[in-house]
Amino acid sequence: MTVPSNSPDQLPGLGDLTLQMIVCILTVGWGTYLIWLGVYRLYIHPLAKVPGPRMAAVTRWYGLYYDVWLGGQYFLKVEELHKQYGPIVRIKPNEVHCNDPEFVEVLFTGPLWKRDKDPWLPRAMAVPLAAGGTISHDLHRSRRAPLGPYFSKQSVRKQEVILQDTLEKLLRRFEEHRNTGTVVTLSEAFAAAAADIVTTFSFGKSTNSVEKKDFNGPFFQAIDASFRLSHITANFGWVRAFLRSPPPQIVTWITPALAPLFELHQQWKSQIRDAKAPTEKQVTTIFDQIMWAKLSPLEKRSKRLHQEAELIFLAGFSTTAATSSMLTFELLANPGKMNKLRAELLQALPHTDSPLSLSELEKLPYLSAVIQEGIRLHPGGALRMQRISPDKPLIYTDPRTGTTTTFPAGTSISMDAPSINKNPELFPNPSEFVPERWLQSPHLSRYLLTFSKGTRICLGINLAWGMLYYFIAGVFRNYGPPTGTDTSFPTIELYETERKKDVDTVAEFVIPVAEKESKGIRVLFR
Ligand code: HEM
Repeated sequence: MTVPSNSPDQLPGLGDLTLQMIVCILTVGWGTYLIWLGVYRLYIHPLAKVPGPRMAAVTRWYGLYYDVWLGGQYFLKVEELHKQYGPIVRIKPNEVHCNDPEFVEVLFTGPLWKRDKDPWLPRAMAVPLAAGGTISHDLHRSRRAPLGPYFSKQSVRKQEVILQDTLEKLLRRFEEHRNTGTVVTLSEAFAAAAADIVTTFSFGKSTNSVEKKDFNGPFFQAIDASFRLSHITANFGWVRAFLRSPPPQIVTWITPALAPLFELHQQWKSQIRDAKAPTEKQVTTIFDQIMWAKLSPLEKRSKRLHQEAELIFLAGFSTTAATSSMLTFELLANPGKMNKLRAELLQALPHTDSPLSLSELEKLPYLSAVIQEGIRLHPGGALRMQRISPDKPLIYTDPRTGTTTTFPAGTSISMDAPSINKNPELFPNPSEFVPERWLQSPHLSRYLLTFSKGTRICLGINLAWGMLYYFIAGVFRNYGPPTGTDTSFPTIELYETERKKDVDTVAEFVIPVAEKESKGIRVLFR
């Protein structure tokens, strides 16, 4: 019996398909999926009605173009988009950016409301096991709990001698430069001092960067350069895996400046081993703190403790150095304000060689206002901070139109310090350095996003404030503006440093970055 030509038995099997046919079927299938995804994101997605460019709603490649291809430029584009679309803009298929300060307390809340983190930052910094890289609200709470008391205000006060010793060394180095007439790159000097303080405070051992000939400058430059990879590593996991794969010996052979980082890793390795052995200790570290906590053995594994240390180290010095050096620039660029600060410092603390104390410094109103204005104008972290309410929708009401938008649970909503801190309604002439605004309106600090807010507020905020008090008071108690004829006190002045080239942020790579040609904020002591 013959089989009819259209019988199912004669239909071609998969094995009969040619390569061209397979490629064609896959292309059509993939194309159809992409078209469906685009249509879904534009018209059906819960954020479909949130204003913003259609390309940003359809694909994350829109933002990627600005951040990866153009290099840390999406923050400028987002600023422009707000001018066009208003206080909320859909900047990625599942991310809405908000620049309304009244929303700060809704998004960055206390422990009563859950806030997950978007995977963006953990991927960018490659530390998903550290508290600061933890996505889930509950897991973050348990990881952060043992570290909170270690970084409390009382704990910083108890270890204030670390600040005193480091400042003394830093001022000694400034004197050496004064005697030789050599230029100091302030961002590197402050990075060295902050790194020494953070490592002594957290791991009981200093990197001794302040005492190194060049303030360990090449190391800090190499770390800053690694921040420039943050958008790439956040978006392409394989790059991160690739960069992490070579052994430290090969990495230091390619980039010798990174050697101190691997020395720190070795130190952490043995300290973690020590922390796991219950012996008498002279110095406690963050590792002991974690080992003593009621956490599961999985939470105490070495790899996690390593990442915790790495994040604390990386988060602690670039940020503090950026704010301290830019704040010093503002004072040097505004001699009237510098003199006012010096007058307050010299009246309260006339003996320039006596050690400083936080309890005294915090009582000085103008110094406190200067620092507050410094962290407003120059937040050391320029990143977009995403928060996700995993279980409840969040409601936003536009104050200008009264329009209400409901963001469903799971929406990633971001805000950032540079845009909130420069809100012109809260801070008139927002780009100007006006410490006096804090004397008149101290309550405005509730809007400042420099250290983030709520459950995920910067862990090192008390130490950061301590360092800023010490660095600024230490420098300006000892050095005044050049006066020409009066040689009764040593002076500090800017050296080939311009606001546009060396201070203004032109790119965001988690930290704020100045023009490529910049050699940093440089000063001469005389
Ligand atoms: C001026 C200096 C500093 C600034 C502007 C700053 C800023 C910030 C910001 C904005 C965040 C939140 C990031 C996010 O939400 O994704 C953060 C988190 C964090 N910071 Fe800082 N920081 C500074 C100094 C420090 C210091 C000195 C340390 C440690 C010694 C530190 C350790 C951390 C850690 C561990 C986190 C993660 C906290 C968590 O998620 O629970 N920071 N910081």
